[in-house]
Formats: sequence, C-alpha cells, structure tokens
Amino acid sequence: MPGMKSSADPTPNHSSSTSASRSASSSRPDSPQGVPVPSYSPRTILITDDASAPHRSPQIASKFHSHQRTGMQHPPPASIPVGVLGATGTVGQRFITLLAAHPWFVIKALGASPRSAGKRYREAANWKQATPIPGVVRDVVVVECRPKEFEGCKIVFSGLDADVAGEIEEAFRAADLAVFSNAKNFRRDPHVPLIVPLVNPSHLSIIPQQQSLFTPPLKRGFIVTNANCSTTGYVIPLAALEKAFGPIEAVMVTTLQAISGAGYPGVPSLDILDNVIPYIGGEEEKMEWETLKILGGLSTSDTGLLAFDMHAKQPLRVSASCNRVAVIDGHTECVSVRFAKRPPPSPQQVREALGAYTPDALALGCPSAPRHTIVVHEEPDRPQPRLDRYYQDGAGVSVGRVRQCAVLDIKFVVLANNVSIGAATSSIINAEFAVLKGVVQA
Ligand SMILES: NC(=O)C1=CN([C@@H]2O[C@H](COP(=O)(O)OP(=O)(O)OC[C@H]3O[C@@H](n4cnc5c(N)ncnc54)[C@H](OP(=O)(O)O)[C@@H]3O)[C@@H](O)[C@H]2O)C=CC1
Ligand SMILES: N[C@@H](CC(=O)OP(=O)(O)O)C(=O)O
Repeated sequence: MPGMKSSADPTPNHSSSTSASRSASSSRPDSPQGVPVPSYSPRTILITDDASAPHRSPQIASKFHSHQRTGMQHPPPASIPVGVLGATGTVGQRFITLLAAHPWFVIKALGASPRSAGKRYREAANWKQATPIPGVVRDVVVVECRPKEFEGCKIVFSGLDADVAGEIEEAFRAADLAVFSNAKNFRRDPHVPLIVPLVNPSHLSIIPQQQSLFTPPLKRGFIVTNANCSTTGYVIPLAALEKAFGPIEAVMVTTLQAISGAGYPGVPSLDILDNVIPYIGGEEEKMEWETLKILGGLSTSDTGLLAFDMHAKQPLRVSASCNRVAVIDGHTECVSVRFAKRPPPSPQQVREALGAYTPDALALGCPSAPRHTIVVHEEPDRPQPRLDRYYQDGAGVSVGRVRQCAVLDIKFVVLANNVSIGAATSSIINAEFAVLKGVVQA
C-alpha cells in the first residue's frame, strides 16, 4: 500500500503533567489488513498559501465550483445509518444520547477498543449520562473500529482517543465512509475542514479537493473535524462580532475548563479537588491556531484551488491561557477583543449583535442547531457552568459581563458545554449540514 501522509496535529495533547489524560498521537501505520485502500497522494501544503495547493483535475474543479455556486439544498432524508467510533467514552456517550433521538440518523454500529469489543454496550460503557442508556443501544454488541464492521453505515461519528484516532479514521475514509471527528489528529490537515457548525460550515466545499487526493478519487469518503472544545465555545461569539462589526484584530482569552474535557477517568480527584491546574498540555496552541483556520475563511486561486486563508488577509492575534478547574461540565472563558473598526462598538451594540446572531445551520434547517445560538445575560454573575451549561440542550452558548476593556476594546465571559456544542453536538450538526448540502448522499 502506498504510504499515507497527513499533516496531523504535531502538538502534544492536553494531558497535564499531573493528570492521567490523553497523550499525543503521532504514528500513522498503514491501514488494517483486508481493507481496500485507495492511494493517497502525499503533498505538503502551506495552508496560508493558495499557490502551494495541489493540482487538481478540471472535472474536480468544476465539481466543487458548481457545488459552491448553486448552494443547493437537498430534502431532509428519512433515515441514514450511522456508526459511532469511541462509543463508550465521554463524547461517545453524548453521541449516543443525541443520536438515539435523532430524526434522520439511525445507529447501526458501535465501535470501541478491543477491551470493549464483543460486550453488550451496557456492559462495555461506564455510563455517566444523566439519562438512562437508550434502549436502542443497550444490547448492541460493541465491535472493533474496523470499516468492515460498519458496512452499511453512511456516516461514522468519531469520539476516539487521539492516540488511535489518526490511524482508524484514515482507514474509514479510505473505505469511502464519511467521518465526522472530534479528535485533533486531522485538524491541521490542509484538505480537512475544521468546522464549528455555527460558524464556518461553508468550509465543507473543500471536500471534493480532499477526495481528489486519492487514486481513484474517493466518492463518498472524507474526514471533517470539529474544533477543540474551548476553541468552539469562544469562536461562536467572535464570529457573531466579526459578522456585525468586521475583523477582530486581537483576542486575549483565559479559560476555566471542566474536568470532563480530559475524558474518563481524566484528572485524578486529588489533583483537581480544592485546586486549579494552570496548564492543559497543547490546549493554548490549539486555541491560538484553530481560531485562525475557522475564522479565516477559504480562498480560491485562479485555477479554482481552495485553501484556508488562516485569517491572513485580516491578521488576527490570539493569546490563550488555559486552566483546569473543579467543574464537571462546561468551559468558562474570559475574553477580551480589539476590533479593527475605530471607534469600536459599544458594549450595548456588542450585546445586541451577539443576541441577534443566526448561523447558516439554523437557516438551512439542521435539526440539532440551537434555536437561539447566543443568550446574553444581563445579571452581573452569569454565566455559570452549573446554571447555564444546558442552555439549548448544551448546543447554545451563554455570554455575560459584556463591558469595556481598558486595554483592548470589549471584554465578556463565555460559557459553552464542552461535551455538547464543544464535541458531539457540533459533529452531528456538521453531518446534518453536509446531508442538506448533498456532501453526504442520503
Ligand atoms: N471530552 C471533551 O470535552 C472533548 C473531547 N474531544 C476529543 O474527543 C475524543 C474523545 O474524547 P473523550 O470521549 O473525552 O475520551 P474517552 O477517553 O472518554 O473515550 C475514548 C474512547 O476511545 C476508545 N478507544 C481507546 N483506545 C482505543 C483503541 N485502541 N481502539 C478503538 N477505540 C479505542 C475508548 O474505548 P474503550 O472504552 O473500549 O477504552 C473510548 O470509547 C478525544 O480525541 C478528545 O480529545 C474533543 C472535544 C471535547
Ligand atoms: N482539551 C480539551 C478537550 C479535548 O479533548 O480537546 P482536543 O479535542 O482538542 O484534544 C479539554 O481538556 O477540555
């Protein structure tokens, strides 16, 4: 099999020196035996540089040009078979809770590690959700994460540990399956969209370019990633502000991140109780980098090649400081922004713009998109994780304390549910958007 190369995230993962959380994923061995794998042309491409993108056939060029031009919407499907990779984990359990009640997606396969494979789901999963295990999955036998076990699925959602996600997701893509992943492994790949569905679903238009890297080109297979949970929470209000007031020039963000972000069992109780840990490995770099790819948009060269512009046309500087706190779910983030626009908007104008933000995912009819994306609190002591993390069933974002910043322009506090809009809910809305746009054939 030809070598497969990707620009997987080279940063260390978010395990703190005191926690037993995840480690980095760097190896990319060949796909599992028995899986027919189209060859993937290795090309290293600077994401900021259109001219360095790969050459593509004229057919591919016209395919995604027409896709972009028409913006066509496909009718909602009756039922689409889906699988979940990493189904037993923190994110996997949230996927299952949401998918069991989904109007289109029907769970057909659940994958986890060899430790869980062969067990019934109720025996394999250490269920930590507030609602019972959905009846439709209780007795489903968990399988290993191999494409042949997911035959018949059109979409797989991945909540895999980043140590294994790279190799497994690569194999599923090569087997022509649509993969919507939470893991960090492919976020830096210049052909993989990094999508926060309430911000930049238009980046799906790079998928034909991703498929064209394979010989023969993939017909249905691709990888879409969603962002780091802290990135997701704060880029939603940032996108709302850029939409209303134009480019943001600088952002300072300090996070107070919940322990569920470190998976299960995650950070030892003796480290986190009565404590704050001012370090989450790799997290600050991810926030600083991912924000640029998400908010930067896509640019098209004369030949029709697409590339992420990394906010290069309107440079944005981000400084992140990340902390782990003794909260179970819900990441709080204190954000200060400077706008390019002078004079900058007032706090009241910012409140109004945030509250009025309506993403394309809602307008298009994605069933899991929050009916109201951002709630703006007037109370001086909100948002709070315990009170606000289930706003819009965890799909919405809460903002409060919008006020003037003496150093930049405006500062405010964001609260987002890291396991819902920060993870599983985002993947599901991404998939809904892809279905409605015909990127996934129902
Ligand atoms: N928790 C959060 O808030 C967020 C998490 N993420 C990302 O989502 C992913 C999942 O996170 P989370 O749910 O917290 O992690 P968990 O540790 O809770 O779950 C990891 C899952 O991966 C499976 N797994 C582990 N090893 C293997 C293997 N060798 N083969 C197949 N499956 C394996 C586990 O199965 P088993 O039970 O059998 O071991 C489990 O289902 C990670 O990449 C994480 O970085 C992203 C955003 C937010
Ligand atoms: N790092 C996040 C969760 C996470 O898994 O992020 P990522 O998907 O970027 O590795 C947290 O600790 O809260």
